[in-house]
Amino acid sequence: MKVDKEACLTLEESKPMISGRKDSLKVTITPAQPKTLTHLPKRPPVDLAFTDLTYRVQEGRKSNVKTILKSVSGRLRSGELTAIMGPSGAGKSTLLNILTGYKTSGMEGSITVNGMERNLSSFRKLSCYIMQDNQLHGNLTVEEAMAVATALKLPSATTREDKEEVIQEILETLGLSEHHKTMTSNLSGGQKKRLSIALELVNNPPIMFFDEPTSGLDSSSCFQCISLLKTLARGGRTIICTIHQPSARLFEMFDHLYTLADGQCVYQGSTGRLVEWLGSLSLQCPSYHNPASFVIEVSCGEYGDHTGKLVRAIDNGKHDIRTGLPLPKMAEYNNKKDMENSLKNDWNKNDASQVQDKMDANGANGANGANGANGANLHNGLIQFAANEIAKGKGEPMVVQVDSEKQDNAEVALLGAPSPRRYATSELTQFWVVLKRTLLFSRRDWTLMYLRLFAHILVGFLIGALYYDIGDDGSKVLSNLGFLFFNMLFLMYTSMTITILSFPLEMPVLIKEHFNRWYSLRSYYLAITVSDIPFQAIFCIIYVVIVYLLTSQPLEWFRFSMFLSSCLLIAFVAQSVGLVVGAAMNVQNGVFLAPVMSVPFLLFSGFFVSFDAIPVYLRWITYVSYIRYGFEGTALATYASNRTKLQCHQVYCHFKNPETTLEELDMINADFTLDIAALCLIFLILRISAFLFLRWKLRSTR
Ligand SMILES: Nc1ncnc2c1ncn2[C@@H]1O[C@H](COP(=O)(O)OP(=O)(O)OP(=O)(O)O)[C@@H](O)[C@H]1O
Repeated sequence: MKVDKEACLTLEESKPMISGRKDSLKVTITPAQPKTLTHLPKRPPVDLAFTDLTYRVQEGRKSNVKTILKSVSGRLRSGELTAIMGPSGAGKSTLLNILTGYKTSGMEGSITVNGMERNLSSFRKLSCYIMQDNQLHGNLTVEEAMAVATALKLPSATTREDKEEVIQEILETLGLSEHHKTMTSNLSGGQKKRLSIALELVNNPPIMFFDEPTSGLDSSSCFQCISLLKTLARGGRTIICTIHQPSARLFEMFDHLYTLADGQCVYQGSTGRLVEWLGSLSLQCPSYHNPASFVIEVSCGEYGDHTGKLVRAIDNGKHDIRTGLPLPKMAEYNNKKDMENSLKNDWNKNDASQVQDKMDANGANGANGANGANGANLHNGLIQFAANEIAKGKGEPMVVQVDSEKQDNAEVALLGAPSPRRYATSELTQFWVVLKRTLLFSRRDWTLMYLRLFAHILVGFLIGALYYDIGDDGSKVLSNLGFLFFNMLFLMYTSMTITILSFPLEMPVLIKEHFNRWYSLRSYYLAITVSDIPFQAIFCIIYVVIVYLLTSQPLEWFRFSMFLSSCLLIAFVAQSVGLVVGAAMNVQNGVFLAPVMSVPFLLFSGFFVSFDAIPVYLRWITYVSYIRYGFEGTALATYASNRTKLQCHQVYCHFKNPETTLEELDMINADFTLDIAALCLIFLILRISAFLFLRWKLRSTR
C-alpha cells in the first residue's frame, strides 16, 4: 500500500484511537487532508453558459463570409473539469477564444455568467486564459516570476508576508517549490505549464481556460497536468480546456465533455456517459476502444456521415447528458419549446443538487475549507455577487453580505465587493513593477549591454583617431562636417536597431499578461520605453565625450552641452523610430524597412545638399528629417555663437571664419532652440505613434 507522508502523519496522530484488545487490534485511519490553497483570495463559483453562438469571419477581399461556429449552445459548470474536443479545424480554439472574451467581433448569440448576461469587463476579472505556448520570461527565476505576478495581481494593500505565503502555498501545491530558484528557461515542459498555471492562480480566478494544456508533454506530464486541473476544478473552479485526443486514462479524468465537429456540437455531457449515448444512436464503441478516439473518429466521418444526426440528437449543445438523469429522447418532445423547457428543468434540478454539493464540500471555491454551515451564506453571496456584476455594468453601487468570520478576512473583499477598478493595482505600481522586471532582464542579459558599451567606446576611439585634432583647424572644416554627420549616422543606427525588436520579442507575453489583466498597456508601454533611456543616454555620453575631446572641438561648456543635447535627442528619436517600426510591423519587414526608411532623412539632413539647392517640392522632407535638426544642432554648437576664427596653417583657408561655414550650409539664420524643440516634438509624436500602433496590433491579433 502506498502511504504518503501526510497520511503517515495522520496515522501517528490517530494512535490513541487504536483500541488495544488482546484478541483484535482495531486501527482507525483518518484520511489526510488533501493539500489546499488556503491563502488565496476567496472567489465565488461561476457557471458559464452560451446559447446559439455563431461566429463568422470575413475571408479574402471579396466579402466571403465563413461560418466557423454554427449556433452552438452549452453549459460549463463550476467544480467541473471540462474538455472541449473535436477533430482538427472543428472550431475548438475559436470557441475557447470566444468564451474567454479574447475574440468578440463577428460573434452572435448569448453568453451568460451565473444566469446573467456576461459583462465582459467583469468577466475578465474573474477568468484567466492560459494559452498554448507557455508565454514566460526566460530570464526570471520561478520565485521572481511569482513575485511579479503577486505584485501585479494582488491588491497593493496585501502585505509582503501575505504575498509570500500565497507564493509558497501555490508553489508547494503545484510541486514547484523545489525549483523556486530555477530560471524559467531551464524548466521542463511540464514545469513550465505548471508555472503558467501558478502565475494565474495568484488571484484565484474562478474560471480558468486552457488551450491545449497537454501539448508537447509526455504521457506522465500530461497525467500530472490534467490531475492538477482536476484538483483546481475540485476546488470549485470552472476549468475549461481544449484537448486533441486524450488517452483513455486522461479522458476518464474529465468530468464534462463538449465535442465539436464542423463548428457544431456533437456531444455535451459527462465523459462517463459518452459511450452509452453514442450507443443509443446506434454508434457502438468497440470494446477496448478509447471513447475519446471513437467520438473523434465518428465526428471525422470515419463511420459514415453521422454529424447531422449527432447534432440534432444533442440539439447542437442544448442537451446535456448528465450522470443520473435519463438520456434525452427527441421523440418525447412535441416541439422545440417543450424540449427547451424540459432541458431547463433538468439543468435546474441538476444545479440545485450540485450547488448544495459544492457548498457542502467547498464553500466558495472550496479550497479554503469552508464548511457546509456557511453554505447558505455562500449561496447568498453568489446571488449577490451575480447581481453586483450586473449592477457594476450599470455603474450602480454594490452591497455585499458576507458572514462575520469572512469579514475579518481582508482577502474576502475580492469575493464580496469586486473592485470597480480594471486592475488590481494602480498604474503607477504596474509601471514600477514592469520597469523593475525589465531592468532585471537587462542586468541578467549583460551581453547586449557590454556589446553596446564596447561598440560606443570602440567607434568613439576610431572616429577620434580618424578625425584627430581637426576641430580647430580652418583647413579641415569639411572633414569636421563629415565628422558631425557621421555622429548622427552612428547614433541613429545604434539606437534604432536595439529597439526594433523590443515589442516583437515581448509580444506573446504582452498578449497573455495584458489579456489576463496584469497591467494596462499604458503602464507597460511607459515602463518598456523608459527602461532603455538611461542606458542609451550613458552610452551616448561616453561616445560624445571621447569624440569631442579627441577631435578637439571647442572646449566651452555651453558648446559641449549644445553638442551633447543634439546627440542625445537624435539617439532618443531614433530609439522611438525603432519602437514605431517594431510596434507596427513584423520582425522581417521591420529589420528591412527601418534602415531603408532612414535614407531620405539622411539625404535631406543638410550635409549632402544645402537647403537652397533642394527642389522646392522636396523641401518638406527636410522639415521631417530629424537628422537635419541633429546635424544643424551640432553644427551650430561648433560654429555659431560668435566662435573665434579657426587656426589656419595654409596660405588660404576658406572656412577660417566659422560664419562662412554656416553660410555655406544655409544655417546662418538657424536657431538652436528650434532644432531642439523640433527634435522634442518628433520624439513625442513618435512615442505616441508607437503606443497607438502597439494598441492596434494587440487588438488586431484578437
Ligand atoms: N480568421 C480566420 N479566417 C479564416 N478562417 C479561420 C479563421 N480563424 C479560424 N478559421 C478556420 O476556422 C476553423 C476552426 O479553427 P480552430 O482554430 O478553431 O480549429 P481547432 O478545432 O482549434 O483546430 P486545431 O485542433 O487544429 O487547432 C478552421 O477551419 C480554421 O481554418
